[in-house]
Amino acid sequence: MQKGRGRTSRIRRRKLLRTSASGGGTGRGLMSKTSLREGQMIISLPESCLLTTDTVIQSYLGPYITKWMPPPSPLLALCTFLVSEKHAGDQSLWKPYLDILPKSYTCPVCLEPEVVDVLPQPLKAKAKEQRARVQEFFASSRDFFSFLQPLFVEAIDSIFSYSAFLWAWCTVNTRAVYLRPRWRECLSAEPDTCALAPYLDLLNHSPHIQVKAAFNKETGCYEIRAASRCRKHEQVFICYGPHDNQRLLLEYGFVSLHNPHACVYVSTEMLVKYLPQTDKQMNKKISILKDHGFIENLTFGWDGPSWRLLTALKLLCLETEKFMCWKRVLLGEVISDTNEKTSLDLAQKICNYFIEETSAVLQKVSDMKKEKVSLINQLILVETLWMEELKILQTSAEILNSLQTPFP
Ligand SMILES: C[S@@+](CC[C@H](N)C(=O)[O-])C[C@H]1O[C@@H](n2cnc3c(N)ncnc32)[C@H](O)[C@@H]1O
Repeated sequence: MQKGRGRTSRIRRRKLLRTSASGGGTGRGLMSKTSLREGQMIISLPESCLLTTDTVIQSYLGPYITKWMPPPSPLLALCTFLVSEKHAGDQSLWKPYLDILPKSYTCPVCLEPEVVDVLPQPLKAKAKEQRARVQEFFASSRDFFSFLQPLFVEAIDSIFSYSAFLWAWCTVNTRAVYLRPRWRECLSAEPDTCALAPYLDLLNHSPHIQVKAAFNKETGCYEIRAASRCRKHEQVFICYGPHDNQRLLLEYGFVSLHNPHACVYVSTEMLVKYLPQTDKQMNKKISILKDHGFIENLTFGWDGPSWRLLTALKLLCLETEKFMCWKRVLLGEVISDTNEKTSLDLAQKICNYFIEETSAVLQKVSDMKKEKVSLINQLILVETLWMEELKILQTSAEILNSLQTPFP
């Protein structure tokens, strides 16, 4: 899709993509009307069609933003513009775009607290953090909203309500594309990297796809090129990043089935849950793990326990007389058959514990679905996440079984 070269090329371009409502649970997406070659342009959106902080500063909000001290953040400028334009309804130049934006979102900040409570632990903590951050962001922006009152006939609180603000925040968070950082004197120093890209933001995520997406300074367009072939009448996907499912749910409000990056996180408490309390070197072992960055991002994945998880377990299982070998453990060396066997046994125990815990939560979610029908969509989302985690754990348990075979 090169830039305009007459009517024929414009018609051809118009034919390339079509909005489609997908049955695959991805919401609306874009379908290719022709087959796409590797490297072919999928979308090229001129800068003038992007909604950036420049759009906001050049609008009726500009003088208010320039006068407000301390300067509003780029994110506040974008959210304010979205709320204000949505309120303008038919009067808004952005109405065609605003009309196709989702009416509600499923990021954890929008989930009911009882649904957040049944999220996996690491995600639950991040979801609560996200909610607190957005609430604080809203509370600290209210004086700025009041300052905008002269622009509106209605009371400012009725326009810039928490629900309107939350909608705008989720719109930016789930749909913005990345632009290289720009600096504006009238905005705070936080990185100004978000742009809303109408229609381009209808592209759904697939972890299996690679695309080239970036702003092209030479053409002045935000461009997306296919990195692999796409057949005619298939949905065109892009990849939002190599994110695991907890991150996809946190940032975008969905879970990807068969996601190769999906994993189950193992906390420090779980690491030590089955270890003998009598090990006098335990505290020392844990500080070694902390000092060498082996206490976080320990996971089970589709390939079984990660190398980092197994290494951490090997160090924790190190026999007293072999303690001085700890550096070799972190380098991946085999210290003894006993150490190999006890660490695999421990991994299996942790995995089995997770399988039981996951099955119990799935039962609880299934009961909640019957009792709280109004929360059904939120609960299905959480259930999908747990079901994917269960599949990963079951696969890991099988892999661990086969790894344990050489050690009877
Ligand atoms: C940039 S928008 C894509 C267009 C969106 N489907 C729509 O109807 O407007 C990103 C949102 O699409 C949805 N989405 C994207 N990829 C998905 C996928 N693989 N599975 C489920 N939902 C997906 C999520 O709600 C996400 O927050």
